[in-house]
Amino acid sequence: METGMPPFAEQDSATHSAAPPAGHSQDDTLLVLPDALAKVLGDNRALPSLPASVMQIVALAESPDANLQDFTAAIERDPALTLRILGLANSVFHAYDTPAETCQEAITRLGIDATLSVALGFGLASQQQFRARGLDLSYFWQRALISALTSYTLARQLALPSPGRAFTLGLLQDIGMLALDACLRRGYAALLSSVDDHAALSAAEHKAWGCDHALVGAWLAQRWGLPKQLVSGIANSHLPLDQVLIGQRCVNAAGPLAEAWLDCSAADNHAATDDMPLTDMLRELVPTLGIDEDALIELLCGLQETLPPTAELMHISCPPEFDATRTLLEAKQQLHAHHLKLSQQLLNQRLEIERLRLRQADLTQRVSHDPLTGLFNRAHLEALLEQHFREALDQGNELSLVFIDLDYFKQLNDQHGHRLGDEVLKGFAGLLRELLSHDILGGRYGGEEFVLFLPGAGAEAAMRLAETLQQRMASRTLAVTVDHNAIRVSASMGVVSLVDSDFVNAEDLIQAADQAMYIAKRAGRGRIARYCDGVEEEPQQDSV
Ligand SMILES: Nc1nc2c(ncn2[C@@H]2O[C@H](COP(=O)(O)OP(=O)(O)OP(=O)(O)O)[C@@H](O)[C@H]2O)c(=O)[nH]1
Repeated sequence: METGMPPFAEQDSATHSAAPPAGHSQDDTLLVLPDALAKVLGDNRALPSLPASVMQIVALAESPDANLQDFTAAIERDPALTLRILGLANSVFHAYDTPAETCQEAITRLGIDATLSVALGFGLASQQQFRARGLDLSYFWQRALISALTSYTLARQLALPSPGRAFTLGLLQDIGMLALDACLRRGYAALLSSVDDHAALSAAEHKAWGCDHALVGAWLAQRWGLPKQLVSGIANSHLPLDQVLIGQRCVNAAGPLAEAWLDCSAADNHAATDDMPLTDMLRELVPTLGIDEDALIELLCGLQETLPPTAELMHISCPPEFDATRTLLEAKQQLHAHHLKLSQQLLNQRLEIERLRLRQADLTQRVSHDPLTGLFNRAHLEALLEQHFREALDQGNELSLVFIDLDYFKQLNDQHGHRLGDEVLKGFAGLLRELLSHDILGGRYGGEEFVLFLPGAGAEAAMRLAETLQQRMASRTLAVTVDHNAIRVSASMGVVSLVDSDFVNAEDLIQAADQAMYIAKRAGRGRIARYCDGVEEEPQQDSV
């Protein structure tokens, strides 16, 4: 029966066979401590050690020649460990029909990797040899156990291949703290009392000795001869989640989760608090681990059941009970509230971006367009014309231009008012817009003056365009007076082509067209005149 709990239930023979051969040197991955620490830790006799029986099991786990009988013999030499292994194999986590009666049966059920986990955990946690200086050993092992269970459960949830190893790494990831505490004594005690949490501890260790307890733990694990995967797993156990692979991520997430769990337990038992350390952890883990919020909370709720029996098996005092289900539900509610806030912020940001986009579009429009008519303004027209002027010169293309000036506009304003004058300008702009295309560009030059230009086309095309415009003006009402009189206006136009003279720039071209336009004015208005080679042509007489 699957209980969801057992770090010891898998038959992870792959891990065993993948272990390096006995005596295999791990020199290629030899971990080196910073000088200051190496001097103090070196061969310090105070360093934590493993019981001989556990050392033998570790050695067997590293040996490709070891068989089940070898493991059984090694474990049976330690009656307390044998009892633990039998107890575990027959616990609620391994609901077989018949109980395991021999050590060999128990190991077969647990698997080698899980047996090693039990041996290491039991061997370390149950030892009384560690005389802590500044460490709260009870808290240390509680954290380690919760971390081991969480790491294991996460690995199971993600269907990773070695949840047993995740358990062992969760348990051993802070083993370096034991070494530092034993060897540095007061120095480490002072450092421990100066920090508030685990992350701050790692940072302080780095500052003081050039590395944190994760590296010290890995160094220690290497001295004990633990499998290479365990050594590197411990070394990497404090790296940020986004810097490690998913298997390691379960381990690295488990430590802070265990700390948050114990914080909640302490808060629940000592003082009411609104502080919810688990909420922050969940918020970080949900996207990083790829486990959805509900599954993660359910998984953590399961800890409530698995923690007490596992603590008993490992001889670790159980953390004070607290209403974890309620705490996790509150954390979930806080998380939802946080999501809502984030969604609102996101919405506000989108609205703000849209507002800025519209404002930007509006500013861009204002920079290049005339506000009354919506046509290109003078500055933009000049820039555009200059660009086409250069291109036409460079590529030997034609370019022609029509300068348009509405006739008697002052008179119109004086007679009907400035507002009607504006209406006429807008009406004329509408008429002009009908003529604009990819090949015909134009806009308002200023006041009652407008410009059209034709890239790639000569004076004949420009003349035809001016005539079309003139015809349409003759038949189009541009505005209506208050007493319903239709207003039509005429315009005087000057036409120029790039080939008409040696023009130096676009401004020259406009001036030439302007001059031609004045010829048309002087000839009686409502006419079109061409500028030709500096010689002003006689205006046509047939204009409207
Ligand atoms: N309503 C209105 N009038 C404008 C605007 N811009 C310029 N004007 C007027 O246009 C008139 C141009 O007058 P003039 O330069 O004397 O030219 P005109 O009266 O058209 O005479 P000719 O060009 O010689 O036919 C002025 O009275 C300006 O005030 C505008 O945006 N709206």
